[in-house]
Amino acid sequence: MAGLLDQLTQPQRDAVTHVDGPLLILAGPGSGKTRVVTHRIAHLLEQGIPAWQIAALTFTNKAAEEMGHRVNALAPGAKVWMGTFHRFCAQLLRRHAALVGLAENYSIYDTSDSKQAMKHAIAAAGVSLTHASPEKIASSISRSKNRLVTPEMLQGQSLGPVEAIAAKVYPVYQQHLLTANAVDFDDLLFHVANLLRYNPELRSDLDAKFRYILVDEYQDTNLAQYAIVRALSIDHPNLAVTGDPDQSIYGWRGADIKNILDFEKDYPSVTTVRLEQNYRSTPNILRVADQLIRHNRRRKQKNLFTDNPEGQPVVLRIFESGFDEADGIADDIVNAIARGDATANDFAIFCRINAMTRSLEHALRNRGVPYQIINGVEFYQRKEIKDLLAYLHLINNPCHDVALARVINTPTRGIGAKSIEHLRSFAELNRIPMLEAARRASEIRELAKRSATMIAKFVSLYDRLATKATAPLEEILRFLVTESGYATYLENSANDQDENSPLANVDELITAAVEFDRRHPDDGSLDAFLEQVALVSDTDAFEESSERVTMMTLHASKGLEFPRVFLIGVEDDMLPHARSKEDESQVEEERRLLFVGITRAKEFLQLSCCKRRSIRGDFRPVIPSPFLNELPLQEIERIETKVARDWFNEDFDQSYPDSWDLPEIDVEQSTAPLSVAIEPDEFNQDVPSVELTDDSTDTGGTSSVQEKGKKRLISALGSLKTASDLLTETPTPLTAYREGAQVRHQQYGEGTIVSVTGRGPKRTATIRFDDGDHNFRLAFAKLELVQ
Ligand SMILES: Nc1ncnc2c1ncn2[C@@H]1O[C@H](COP(=O)(O)OP(=O)(O)OP(=O)(O)O)[C@@H](O)[C@H]1O
Ligand SMILES: [Mg+2]
Repeated sequence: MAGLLDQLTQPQRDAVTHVDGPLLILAGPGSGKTRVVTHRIAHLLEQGIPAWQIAALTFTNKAAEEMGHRVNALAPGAKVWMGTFHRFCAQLLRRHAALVGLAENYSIYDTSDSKQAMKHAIAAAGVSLTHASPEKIASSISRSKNRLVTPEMLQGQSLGPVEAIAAKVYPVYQQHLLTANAVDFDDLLFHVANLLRYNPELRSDLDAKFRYILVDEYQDTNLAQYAIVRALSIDHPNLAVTGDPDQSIYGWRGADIKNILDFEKDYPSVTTVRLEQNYRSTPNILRVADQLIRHNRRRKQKNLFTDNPEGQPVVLRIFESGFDEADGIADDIVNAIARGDATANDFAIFCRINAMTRSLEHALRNRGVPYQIINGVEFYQRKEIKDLLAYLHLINNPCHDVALARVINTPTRGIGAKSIEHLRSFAELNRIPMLEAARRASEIRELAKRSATMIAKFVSLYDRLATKATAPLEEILRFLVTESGYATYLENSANDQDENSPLANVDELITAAVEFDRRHPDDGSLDAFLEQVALVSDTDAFEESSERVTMMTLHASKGLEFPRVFLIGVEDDMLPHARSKEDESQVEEERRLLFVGITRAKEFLQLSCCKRRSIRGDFRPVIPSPFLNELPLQEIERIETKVARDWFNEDFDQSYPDSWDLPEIDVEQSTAPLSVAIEPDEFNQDVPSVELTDDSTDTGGTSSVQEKGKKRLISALGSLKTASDLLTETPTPLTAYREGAQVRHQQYGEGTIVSVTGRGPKRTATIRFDDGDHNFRLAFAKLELVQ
């Protein structure tokens, strides 16, 4: 026992040795909250509490895994339940699916599956999209679920315009999910919270089973998560939560800091422990963090001290451009490694959005520095992987309509989009899954005979695949790849030596399957594999021991620590993000996000911003983040050229513009190739965004271009092309269309511009063709200049 408590301070020890009754550990970053959780688990085990009575809930798989290692080191072999909220709920729901109208083999829709389902639900509900985009409807429904609001509860309520539309779609969307025997991410929490709410016996059984519940990062719980842990801690209120309100960064996903602030009210008998000593960072780093967070009005001041040595000052580096920033950081890393001061895995680079890592990747690659980007979801978004997973989903759950629609004609089998729509209508009419409709294809009068035959062939392929449903995963996958004709498609790309080739990706998936079979020799099932894939999160691909520089978003960095941290792009509109600025509480959340980033650093921290940055292909001036002005600049070491210094000082004096829109691409002036950032920005789903879907390669994604920018971008390009075209295409600048210029139009043939008026998207040309004059908005017209 002594060993366990040896390396703890007195307050940490108090928290660790607290056994029964509610416990709240409220403390700042790096003060050992997570350490207390792991030691407390070990202590509970030492007290003779059976492992199966303990559940530890985290927000990322990475955190759970990390916790697993630490507990295993303290108490080898203990089978304590550790995992994310979503995984916890997925498993509970598996056992009690029938209570919410699902079957045990239900599927978890990923974000893109949910989007598809939402699209059909919106169409089926027949609502107008004039006042609400699909994204807005989806996030309104998501908010409802996170607040445990059912479709029925919305009936008869007075709602805002978007909410009123969402309220019509919500029941249709839920019905779709139910018919497909599927849930979306929000449903995992929503269904379990409701299960517990409406089934008192089950609730008390589970309360008794999970007698000791621990939640790390409690400040990020939303109402549904709160309701779940609350329901499991009524008869046995042995709930221990740790949190730091200053690190709450998931407000946009419905997290509510109130949950932590109200904990003492919910559990009046609570023991509250405050930890004030930071073990992670140098005093220099802590002072910068503290100064920044003091600017949030809605918070309680905490004191944090450290006995760590002073270390070197925090650096603020101002670069001329984003490319200089990438080169500068990569050089610093290379030099430090060459001097023997550090190894690659000491370094982390954080950014606000994923797209920002590109120039850094390039710079590191050029210098031969190994790196990893923490964005585990990406692999599973690749076309071939999504295709094969969709087959697996359908094998596991024949009601999975989104999967069926994806694979029925992949690879091509002569079943066109129209035929698929006929199947869908028939399925909707008869309230049956689409696969069932496919079995009855001969009854669908609208289907051409040939299509019906092709569909029947697909059904028999499906039945062959389904015979493998209980085989080891590797076997299912290999059988699937050959039987479905996918192998041929892959052979066509076999010459491709690229490590991202479809073939290499499929190999990687098979490797994952082999690994899964190996790890789950007894309980391995298709179900469990698909669940694991669906719940894969950002930080999963992270390997701590590897000798690599880590790049990740600020959100993904939560809970982690690194000796040396570079935080890039501390610029206005980026951090705080342009979309957060309308609302002071969102600006405070952005400030907390920066606070989280700063407090990951142990010894060295560099914040950087630059004068100009290439944003979506346009090289334009940017402004330093107003947050920089809130730091103790007098004790920060500034590294900058003179030009950069003048610019930096000047921009601080200048008042910020009224409109916080992202700077738009000036289509008229810009001669640079227009490009579109096509990474999904998974952190702000609420926001208008451009969606580019390239059907042939499925490299589509969602960019963070704002609505206005989007219109101009699209108009500049005339029409949406494939994503790869968009990345390379150089549109003719509108200014090239001058009076007297010869142009060609698809319909009217060749003509001459006789006059041009207006600016930007309104720029209009009158063109004289053989059959007379026609007016065109240049941005929209499909014109070509004739040289
Ligand atoms: N009493 C202690 N003695 C030595 N090291 C400690 C002690 N307490 C914590 N640490 C170390 O300090 C670092 C920060 O601890 P931990 O990650 O548990 O903090 P945290 O409060 O969870 O931080 P965050 O809020 O960022 O999640 C870890 O490396 C941990 O091992
Ligand atoms: Mg922690």
